[in-house]
Amino acid sequence: MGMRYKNIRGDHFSSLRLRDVLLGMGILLCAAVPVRAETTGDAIIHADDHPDDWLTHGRTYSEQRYSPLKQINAKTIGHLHLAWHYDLDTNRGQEATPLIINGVMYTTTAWSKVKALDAATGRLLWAYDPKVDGKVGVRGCCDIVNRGLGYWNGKLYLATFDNRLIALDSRDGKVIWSINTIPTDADLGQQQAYTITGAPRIAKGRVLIGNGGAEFGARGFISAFDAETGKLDWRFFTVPNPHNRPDHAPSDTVLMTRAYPTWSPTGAWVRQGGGGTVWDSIVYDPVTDLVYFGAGNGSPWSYGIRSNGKGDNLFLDSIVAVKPDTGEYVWHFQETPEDQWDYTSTQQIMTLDLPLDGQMRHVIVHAPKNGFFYVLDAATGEFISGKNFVFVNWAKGLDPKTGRPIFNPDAQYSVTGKPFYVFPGDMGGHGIAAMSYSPRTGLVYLPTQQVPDHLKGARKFKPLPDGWNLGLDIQPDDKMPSVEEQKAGVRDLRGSLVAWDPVEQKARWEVVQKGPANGGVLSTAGDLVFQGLTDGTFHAYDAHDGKDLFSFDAQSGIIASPVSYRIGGRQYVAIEVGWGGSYGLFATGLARQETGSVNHSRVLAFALDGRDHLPTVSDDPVPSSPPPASFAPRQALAGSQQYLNYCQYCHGANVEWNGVLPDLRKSPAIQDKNSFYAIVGKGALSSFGMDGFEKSMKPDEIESIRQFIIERAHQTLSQP
Ligand SMILES: O=C(O)c1cc(C(=O)O)c2c(n1)C(=O)C(=O)c1cc(C(=O)O)[nH]c1-2
Ligand SMILES: [Ca+2]
Repeated sequence: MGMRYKNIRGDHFSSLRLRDVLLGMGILLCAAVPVRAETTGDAIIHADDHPDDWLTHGRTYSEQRYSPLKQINAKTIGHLHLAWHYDLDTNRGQEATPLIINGVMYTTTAWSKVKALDAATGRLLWAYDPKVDGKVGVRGCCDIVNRGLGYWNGKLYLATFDNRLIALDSRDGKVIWSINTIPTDADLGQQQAYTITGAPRIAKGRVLIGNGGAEFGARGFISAFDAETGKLDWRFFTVPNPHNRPDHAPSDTVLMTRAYPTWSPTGAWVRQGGGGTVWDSIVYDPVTDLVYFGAGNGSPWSYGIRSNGKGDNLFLDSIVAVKPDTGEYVWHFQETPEDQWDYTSTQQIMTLDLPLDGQMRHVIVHAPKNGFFYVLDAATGEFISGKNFVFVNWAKGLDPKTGRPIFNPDAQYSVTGKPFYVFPGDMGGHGIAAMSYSPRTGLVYLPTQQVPDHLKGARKFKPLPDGWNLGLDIQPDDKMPSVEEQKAGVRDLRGSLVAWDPVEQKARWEVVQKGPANGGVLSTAGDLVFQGLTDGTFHAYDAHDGKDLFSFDAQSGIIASPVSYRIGGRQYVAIEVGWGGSYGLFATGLARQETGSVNHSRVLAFALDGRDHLPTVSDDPVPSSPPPASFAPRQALAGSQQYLNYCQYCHGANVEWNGVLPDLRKSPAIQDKNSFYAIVGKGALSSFGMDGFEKSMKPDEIESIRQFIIERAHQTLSQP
């Protein structure tokens, strides 16, 4: 009949496939019945009609990360092998969830680069590099990662580390439009604080994206742009305007009437943005026609400094629901009032239909950093239940009616003035690793971790222009922790995969893993749960009991989340490999002595009877050049303070190698004062992500860092 329809790629194709589908359903009674062209939105809503694809970040709008494919299952798993691998050209943390559309894998890498691969073979079809200026590398809290793309009617949407939102033609990667997502004329705290690591989500023709920066001095917001033109549709700020004046945004009324009174008008937030960055989870729910997003921690962290220890500080650490068309506020639920622990609520938001008290309810399930698993009514935000899924000591529990935490007063270190060893720490009981829900088992597969934090509030707060601004007392120890102390710290580190029953609010089983910061989870109709780990292995667990059915040596820590898809009747499971992210960069020795992770970045795809092998890699490519024999101990102590202020979050605590960035102790640059200054002061390596700190530190302060590194080289490289 010559009619053409739009498929989910947005290009036209013959009516053949639709006819088959409709015939199969007994619908095509008369060939002349006009059929509505299928849009990406419809396809995502009916994602189970497209089991071969992975159309949006969490596969469906519910972000359950469950694949209905089952060729790979407990019976066939013995035949699962590597089908192909693709080496990435950035050796930094890889966190993206690939999209799979009509046999093509679209994924992103560190430095916000895009790769389009033949998803059956791993062959590169096209690549796009937004050429993010390396200088901005030092502005990110947690590595220069990117979590993936959005897709809508033939276009891909990339959010870059330097805050651009770019629409690409999915056929060839050509730029269609590109815009800056940070308004230069808004009240934002510190404009230079912003970066983007998250994946855009697209609903009803609008691209939704937030940003990070609350460790530096940002005011959080989420924006919605027209998918066709890139024009701003609306922007919702998550914390009040510092002057309590309108931003001319849909957030104005609720911020001015309800949120502003929960902040002290004279706290440091007025200059430091307040935080609440929307750096990861954004979900559109077609059932309620609402957009939910998670807001992050306070800026600065110290509640005593940020808000004079007063008020709940809305909407920090909250889930907020708004209307997709206008950004109009609908409801919010604050998980962590009075935040001083970096307890972001940005972790993955998932919607489910759960049998609760004899009726099906459409709910949100959420496992934020604060360690509690929440079940909320998706339409109203009403608190249904909450239970801690890891050990917590900042709260004694949740109020059973309201869900508000019952605080442990000792945990309020920024108010008491006394240090506190808090569980969970700032990594959270659950971090960036995706969780997954299998409707077949009714369980949420949740990657949990324990990395406690020793927090001490600062007495005075003086923000550093290029450093982290937390309001914490981070003083150098005049002695490094003893081996015993280090061991005790390591004993408190934990990571596990928990199968959580969201109805009963309890763990059904748990697989204890070697350490924290493991990758995200995929569950499948083959009753398997796939997960990559910090120790560089990739696993398939039995969805019923956690039995480890498959293990593969991926040669580098995995922090990303797997996907599954099908091409020509063959099911694949794919994962990005590449050690890094916040824990990878910072934890160094602690993380690595258990795992030995070094960054080798790749995409891996597995299938039954796969025939690929990884090449052998060497794990210490940096030649060891002996550091100079002398250093100035007093200067070295001063240097350790500068190192804590400016260097540790990327180069690692205690200057031990993190397996990602160059090992400073072995760097030729520490041999010579001038070479070191050229890099650390003037930014000779800025194109690699290492900007110069000349504006933040005086030459002798920079030299003191060099002395400190030399001291650490002597102390640690000589150890066996
Ligand atoms: O407050 C923020 O703005 C912000 C941003 C980001 C980010 O954009 O990656 C992270 C965090 N916070 C954070 O607290 C955190 O633990 C974290 C881990 C990671 C990561 O990618 O491994 N990013 C971030
Ligand atoms: Ca944060």
